[in-house]
Amino acid sequence: MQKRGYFITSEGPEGAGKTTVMNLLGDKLKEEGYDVVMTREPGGIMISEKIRNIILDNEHIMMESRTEALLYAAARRQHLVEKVQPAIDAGKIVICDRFIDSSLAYQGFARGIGVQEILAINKFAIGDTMPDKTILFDIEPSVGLARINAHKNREKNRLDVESLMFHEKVREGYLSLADQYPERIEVIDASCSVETVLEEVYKVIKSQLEIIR
Ligand SMILES: Nc1ncnc2c1ncn2[C@@H]1O[C@H](COP(=O)(O)OP(=O)(O)O)[C@@H](O)[C@H]1O
Ligand SMILES: Cc1cn([C@H]2C[C@H](O)[C@@H](COP(=O)(O)OP(=O)(O)O)O2)c(=O)[nH]c1=O
Repeated sequence: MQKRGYFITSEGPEGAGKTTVMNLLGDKLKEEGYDVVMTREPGGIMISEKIRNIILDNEHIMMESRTEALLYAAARRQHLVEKVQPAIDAGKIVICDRFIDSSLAYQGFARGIGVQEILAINKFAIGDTMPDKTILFDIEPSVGLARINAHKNREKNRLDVESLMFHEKVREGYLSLADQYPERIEVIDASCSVETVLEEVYKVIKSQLEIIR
């Protein structure tokens, strides 16, 4: 039987560099011969991309917090069964931009719904499939938001435009999750250069892949 693959997630505030660095990591691992699937949440497949559009649409100012949490969980479920789980079962490395910790930090912590409540609906959505390793890109939210704002043509979504206080709560939520799950969540200082952050992330992931291979 083929070995189970490896499930990596990237987490952190907006503009932390998750997409930039994880794309580079994915390319590096592919060059080394690993079979890598890059994907993202909310989205990654058609149904979940449609749910993403509903959640992030700036016109939906009336969206209530629990509705938002349930939509993220629904998008997660479909993405997991259609794309993530089959790839893991086929022995691939899956790198997913955001996963359950985003819901715990944004909806559970920053929106104030409660981490346990969000954990419960997400357990219903994902069962036992937790990431093998999560890279937390830690950064002052003001620095991350400034990086995003520097790109005038990047459209801001319904979550980007939340207050700085909201984004600070998100960061606090993430750091408390890292304390709670020290084996799984690796905190990386994302304020350094792309090259330095990539080097750190590569070291962490490569050491894990060497253990399982
Ligand atoms: N380490 C870094 N230093 C400076 N700018 C960065 C760094 N990492 C990413 N950026 C830039 O910041 C912006 C947001 O990066 P991105 O990877 O999209 O972040 P995220 O996916 O975490 O929201 C992009 O314009 C990117 O080029
Ligand atoms: C997956 C997930 C994302 N989000 C938020 C985080 C982001 O603000 C937004 C996704 O937008 P996106 O543009 O993908 O953000 P980023 O580039 O920073 O990853 O959705 C949640 O609030 N809960 C979740 O469970």
